[in-house]
Amino acid sequence: MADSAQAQELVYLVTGGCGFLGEHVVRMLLQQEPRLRELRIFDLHLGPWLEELKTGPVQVTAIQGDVTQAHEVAAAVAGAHVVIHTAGLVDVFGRASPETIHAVNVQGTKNVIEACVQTGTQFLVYTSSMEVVGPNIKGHPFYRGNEDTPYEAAHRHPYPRSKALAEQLVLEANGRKVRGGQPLVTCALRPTGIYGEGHQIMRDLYHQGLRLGGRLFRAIPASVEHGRVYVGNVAWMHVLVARELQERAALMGGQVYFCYDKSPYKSYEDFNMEFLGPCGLRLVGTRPLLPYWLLMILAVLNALLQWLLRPLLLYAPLLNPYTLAMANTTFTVSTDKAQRHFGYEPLFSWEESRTRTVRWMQTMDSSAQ
Ligand SMILES: NC(=O)C1=CN([C@@H]2O[C@H](COP(=O)(O)OP(=O)(O)OC[C@H]3O[C@@H](n4cnc5c(N)ncnc54)[C@H](O)[C@@H]3O)[C@@H](O)[C@H]2O)C=CC1
Ligand SMILES: CC(C)[C@@H](O)CC[C@@H](C)[C@H]1CC[C@H]2[C@@H]3[C@H](O)CC4=CC(=O)CC[C@]4(C)[C@H]3CC[C@]12C
Repeated sequence: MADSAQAQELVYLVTGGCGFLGEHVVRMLLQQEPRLRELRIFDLHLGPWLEELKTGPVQVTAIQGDVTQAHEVAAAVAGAHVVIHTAGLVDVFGRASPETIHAVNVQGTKNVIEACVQTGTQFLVYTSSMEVVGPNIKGHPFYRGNEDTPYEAAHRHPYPRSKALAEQLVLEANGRKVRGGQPLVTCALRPTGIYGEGHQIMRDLYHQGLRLGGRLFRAIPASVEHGRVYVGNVAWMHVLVARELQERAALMGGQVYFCYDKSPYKSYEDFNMEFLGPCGLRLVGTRPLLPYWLLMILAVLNALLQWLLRPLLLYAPLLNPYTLAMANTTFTVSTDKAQRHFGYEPLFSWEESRTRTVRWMQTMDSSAQ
């Protein structure tokens, strides 16, 4: 817990606070924000771990609610100084309908913005995504790009479309007068692929490897680089932005910031092996074992099977046309905008990020035995 002579007078709200990123943001706030008086955690699904947080000096208020319900959002936001909006449907596997993704990610964000305006909350940090930019439907690479790099952000998939619409709403809301007459100050963070303790895809890949006798089979060329960022550093950037937004509104209001760290640029599969390897898995093949066109046929068959089986069960494998195209397109960022605007430096080095993630994987490994 943070300990400081600073007065504890601020109320923060974290939407999606029980998610993979949200939990890390909640814990980071309790460790790094000394001015916290109350921390509200708003989520559709509250985690049992929240109970352990209620013994500290900060009042932790768990609120079970749905961002698509405006009245529930307004009740949670009322009285908060800062809202960190991470809640969202992160679905590129066809689990939810496009309508549901839009309702949660776009309408939910609208509800958060309107709640800030109606109740007088002045500061809103939105968890956007690299996907707002790309990779685009044409598979154009984005190599060491920054927030100003020209790129044709063209999306068909419901998830990136919803993130792009929501981010636009947040940025456009910057400067709106909130109740009491003060201006709303907003900004959006665009993390690249987040990894770390609690990453569900890493869990799925680990269990898939166990089922295949400790092997995973390369599907993506090692030359394709995908930006990845440690969840602890994403959480840290959220805490820092929320603090500095209050001091540097003129500079930071209405801005977007890529969120990344010193994690190495590698293919999605090679990067995952940094954590799966120490857990006994190995990646078979120095190059894809199947040609791209055959992988795409398999991906389309997966999508067809998902559609056929939907009335009976949810079939949502990692391989589908969208994920294959994503994984096959280089997307890496390199920027100092966050450092220049609010002094962001990763809190965790690559070595620490790797060690913490491996340690988590190995605890999962022991429980899987
Ligand atoms: N996982 C990643 O690699 C990246 C994620 N992001 C963004 O970060 C945010 C968090 O993502 P993750 O932690 O990975 O996802 P997650 O699925 O682990 O967490 C999302 C949280 O939002 C909650 N939620 C979903 N629908 C809700 C609703 N209608 N009302 C209230 N709460 C609701 C869920 O219960 C969950 O706790 C999302 O906005 C996502 O778009 C951005 C870049 C990369
Ligand atoms: C089956 C193989 C082709 C395998 O390599 C597929 C990997 C695939 C599941 C991932 C490749 C790229 C990932 C996405 C990327 O990290 C950007 C993201 C940003 C977000 O906001 C949410 C998650 C994701 C879409 C992420 C999802 C998993 C991948 C598509």
